Amino acid sequence: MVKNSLVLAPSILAADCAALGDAVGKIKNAGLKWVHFDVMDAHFVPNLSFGPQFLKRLRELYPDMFFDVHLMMDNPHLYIDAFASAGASLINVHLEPDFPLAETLREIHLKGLKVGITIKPKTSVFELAPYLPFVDLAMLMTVEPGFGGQTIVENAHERIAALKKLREEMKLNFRIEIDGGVTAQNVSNCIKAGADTIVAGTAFFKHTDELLAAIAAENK
Ligand SMILES: O=C(CO)[C@H](O)[C@H](O)COP(=O)(O)O
Ligand SMILES: [Fe+2]
Repeated sequence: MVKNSLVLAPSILAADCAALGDAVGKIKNAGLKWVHFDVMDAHFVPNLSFGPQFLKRLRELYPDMFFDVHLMMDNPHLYIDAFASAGASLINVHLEPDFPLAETLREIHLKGLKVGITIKPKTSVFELAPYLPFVDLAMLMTVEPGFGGQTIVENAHERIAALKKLREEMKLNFRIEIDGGVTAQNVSNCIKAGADTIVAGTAFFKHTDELLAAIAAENK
């Protein structure tokens, strides 16, 4: 079994929204490559964020960064083309809404992008199983999606460990990403449980040094 390298993907949802380009610059200057880009539609989640035109401009400014696009939308399949053309590196869709999920995963791959699948904190990890052979990454939301700056759910470690066990049993190598409420204080235990791809918004933009030090300590 290949061990995935540890990746930190800062979420620019927590950055100054009038200076998103500078936020990606800060991520790059920290020696990181992944940028987590949260898209909210005010239906699947009770909030609105950025559309493809934001991604397009950031991609122009930062051609070498890896844009991890998290679609919190009821109809993500209608926007794959738009986010792929705008410069997504990976598109991550939720399992919960009613849309052609398997076809959408296939479409994302056919466009030459990495593909991710995501579940909310109350969705069983085992519901992911039929789709896992077809994804590069599976993401566990560790807060209810919709807002940054929340506290991580209590059963995050159990859910990460369950997904890691499923990955072993299925003999797959997809990345295990976690999203929401990650801090310098709780990140080590999440990594020990099996997370290899860490989204952090508030912690990265407000407590940069502490978060980077905590991750570096786990990356030895
Ligand atoms: O998808 C998200 C919210 O729905 C964000 O990626 C997530 O909340 C990251 O922000 P923070 O690290 O501040 O919790
Ligand atoms: Fe996210």
